[in-house]
Amino acid sequence: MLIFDSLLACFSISCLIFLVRLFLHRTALIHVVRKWADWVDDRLHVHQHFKIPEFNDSTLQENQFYRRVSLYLNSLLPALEDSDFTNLLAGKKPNDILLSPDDHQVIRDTFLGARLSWLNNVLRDDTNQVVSRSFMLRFKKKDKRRILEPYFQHIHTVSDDIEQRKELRIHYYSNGKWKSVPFNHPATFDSLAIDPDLKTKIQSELETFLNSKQYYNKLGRVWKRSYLLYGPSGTGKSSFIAAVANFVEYDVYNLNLSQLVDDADLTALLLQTSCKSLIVVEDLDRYVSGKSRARISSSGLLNFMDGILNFQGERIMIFTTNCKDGIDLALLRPGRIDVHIYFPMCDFNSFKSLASNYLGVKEHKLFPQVEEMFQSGATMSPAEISELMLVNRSSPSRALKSVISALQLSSRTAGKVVPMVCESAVSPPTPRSMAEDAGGTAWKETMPKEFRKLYGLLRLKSCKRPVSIDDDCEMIER
Ligand SMILES: Nc1ncnc2c1ncn2[C@@H]1O[C@H](COP(=O)(O)OP(=O)(O)OP(=O)(O)O)[C@@H](O)[C@H]1O
Ligand SMILES: [Mg+2]
Repeated sequence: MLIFDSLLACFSISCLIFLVRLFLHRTALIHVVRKWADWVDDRLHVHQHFKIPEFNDSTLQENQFYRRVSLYLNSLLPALEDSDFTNLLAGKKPNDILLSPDDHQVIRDTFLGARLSWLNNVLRDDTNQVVSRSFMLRFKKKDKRRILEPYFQHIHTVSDDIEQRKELRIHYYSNGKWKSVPFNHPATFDSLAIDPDLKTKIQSELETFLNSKQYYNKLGRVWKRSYLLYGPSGTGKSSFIAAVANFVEYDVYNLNLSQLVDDADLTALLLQTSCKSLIVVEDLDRYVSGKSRARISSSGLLNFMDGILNFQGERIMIFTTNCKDGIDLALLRPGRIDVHIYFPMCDFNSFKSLASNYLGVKEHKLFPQVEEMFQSGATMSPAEISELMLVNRSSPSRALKSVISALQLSSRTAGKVVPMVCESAVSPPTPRSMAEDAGGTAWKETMPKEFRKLYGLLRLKSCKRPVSIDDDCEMIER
C-alpha cells in the first residue's frame, strides 16, 4: 500500500511539473523564469569585463578587433533566442540575414558551456551624433582561463569567414566622417574593353600583392600598391576601379580632397579606413593644379601617398587623371605610384570587345568598315561607342551603322574640335614623353640595366605603338 502511495505521489508530481512547464512554455513565462535564474546566477558570481573600443587610444586608427567583433556579432543569429528585440538586415546573398544590435543592446552568446554577453555601448551627443562606440564583453571570472583564448580565436575564425563573403561597401566623406552604402557596381575585368594581356597582367599582379604580407613585412615596407590611371574622359578609368574592387573584394573609399579642411583632416580620414581597402582619388590633376578648393599641402599629399601614416593591413590606392601634364613628378615617382596605366580612346580591338559585350556580336559584315574608320584616324571614347550600342542593342546592324556614322563625323571634325581633355591625353604619350614623365630625373638615366631588370618591370606593349620603358616604375600601356 505504501509503495502504491509513493508511486502515485511520484506520478502526480511528474504530471504537475509537466503541466507547469507546459504552462510556462505556452505563456512564454519560461523566458521570464530563465531571466530570473540568470539574474540570480549573475549575483552569485564575480564577472570579468573587457572593453573593445572602436578606435585605438589617442590615435584615430580603427581598432581591428572591434571590426572583427562587430562582424562576429552580426552573425550571431542564435543569440536572437535570448533577445527581446533586435534589428535584422539582409546580407549580400538572398538568404543572408544579419543581426544589427541597437545602442546599448545586450547580445548573449555561449561558448564551451560558458555564458557570455556583449553590450553594444554607444555614446551620443545632444544632436544624436555618435561620440564613441565600444563593445563590452562580460563573462564569469571562473571561466576566464578556460575560454578566453579559444573564444577570441573563434571570433577571428568566424569574422574571417564572414569577411570573405561580406558585401562590399563604398565609403564617402561627409561631415568629417566616412559614411558608406553598399557597393554594387557590376564592372569586372571581363566587362572592360581593354587589352587582354593588360587584364591578365593586372589580375596576376593583384593576386601576388594580396599574398605578399610576409614579403612586405620583411622589407619593412607599407603593404600597399598604387596605381595611376590616366587618359581621356570616358575611356574606362572609373570602371577599372570598380573592376579592381570587385576582383580583390575590397571596400572602396572615395576620397574627395577638395572637401578636406587641412592635412590633419586627411590624416584622420586615412586612419579611419579599414584594412583591405581601395582608396580612390579621382582627378588628381585638379588638386595639384590648384583648380580645386583643396587645402592640402603637397607634403600632406606625399605622406598620404606614401602610407607614412602606418597602415595596418593592405591598401590599394588608385589615382586618376585625364592628363599627367602639370602633375609634380615627385607625386608620380616609383614607390609613390607603382603602376601607371594609360587608357586610350577606342581602337578596333576594344571596339570588338564592346560589340561582343553589348551586342553579343563577335563578327559582322560591317566590321571591316569600322576597322577602316579607325585606321583612317577616327576616334571615339569607349563610353561614346558603348552608349550607341546600348541604345541600339535590339539591332546590331543599326548599332554598328550608328557607330560608323559617328566615327565618320569624328574624323570629319578632327582637327576642328577642341580636345576633350587636353592634348597630351587625347593623343597618347610618345615613348619619349613617357620616359620623361616617368622619371626625367638623372638617377633613372644612369640606372644600370641590371638594376632595372631586378625591379621586375611590368611591360606591356601597346597594340598600336612600341613603348620604351626606361624607368623603374612599372609603366603599363594598352
Ligand atoms: N574600356 C571600357 N570598356 C568597357 N566600357 C567602357 C570602357 N570605357 C568606358 N566604358 C563605358 O563608359 C562609361 C564611362 O566610363 P568611365 O566612367 O569608366 O570613364 P572614365 O575614364 O572614368 O571617364 P572620366 O575621366 O570622365 O571620369 C562606363 O560606364 C562604361 O560603360
Ligand atoms: Mg571617371
